[in-house]
Amino acid sequence: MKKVLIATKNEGKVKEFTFMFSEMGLEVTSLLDVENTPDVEETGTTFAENAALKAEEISELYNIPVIADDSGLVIDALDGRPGVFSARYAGIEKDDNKNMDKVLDEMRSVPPEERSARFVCALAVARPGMETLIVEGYCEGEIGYKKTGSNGFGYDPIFVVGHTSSTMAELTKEEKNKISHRANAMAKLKDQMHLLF
Ligand SMILES: O=c1nc[nH]c2c1ncn2[C@H]1C[C@H](O)[C@@H](COP(=O)(O)OP(=O)(O)OP(=O)(O)O)O1
Ligand SMILES: [Mg+2]
Repeated sequence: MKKVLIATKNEGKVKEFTFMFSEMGLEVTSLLDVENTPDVEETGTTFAENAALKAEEISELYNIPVIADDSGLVIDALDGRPGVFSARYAGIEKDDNKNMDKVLDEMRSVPPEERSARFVCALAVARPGMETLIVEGYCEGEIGYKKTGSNGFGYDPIFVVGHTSSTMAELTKEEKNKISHRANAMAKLKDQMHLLF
């Protein structure tokens, strides 16, 4: 089976990519399978910039085509925070529970009609000596008042999916991978997979 390297150390992302790529007959490997890979510094101010940084640095290091994912939660009432700081919102230890508690705390007095938010996913395809391709996908919703559900990862338990009363963490992986920001970004890459081989 053909293999795709995803330049991520996030287990939740790896599970979702493994599921989505398997439907295309492709196998996924990630930086979790490779020892001693450096942590790429996410110094960009946009998801697209950070995705490109991660993809290009790892593609140059191994001299092969690579996909990277930079994603996060954008909350209107918080002027777009946590945004590109989603992973490290409550500290460098990247603790999902602490990150969610911080958001819930900041959103405590925000009324229901002002709790709109979206997940954003930028995917970058970097190839040695070639220009990087970047696509973006979105998923609209609202911030809940407590953590509900145990599927998925990251901020899923506090993200109520648009036009439903379920959090992302209450969806099955099949359901999430139909509507998520990551699935929407992947759909835009679907006709470009040949670039990886
Ligand atoms: O589907 C999702 N459901 C819930 N939360 C999500 C999702 N997708 C991203 N997120 C959150 C997790 C993390 O707080 C941040 C990603 O940060 P981001 O830097 O892209 O990933 P990361 O540091 O965990 O791994 P890596 O950079 O190695 O890919 O957004
Ligand atoms: Mg990261």
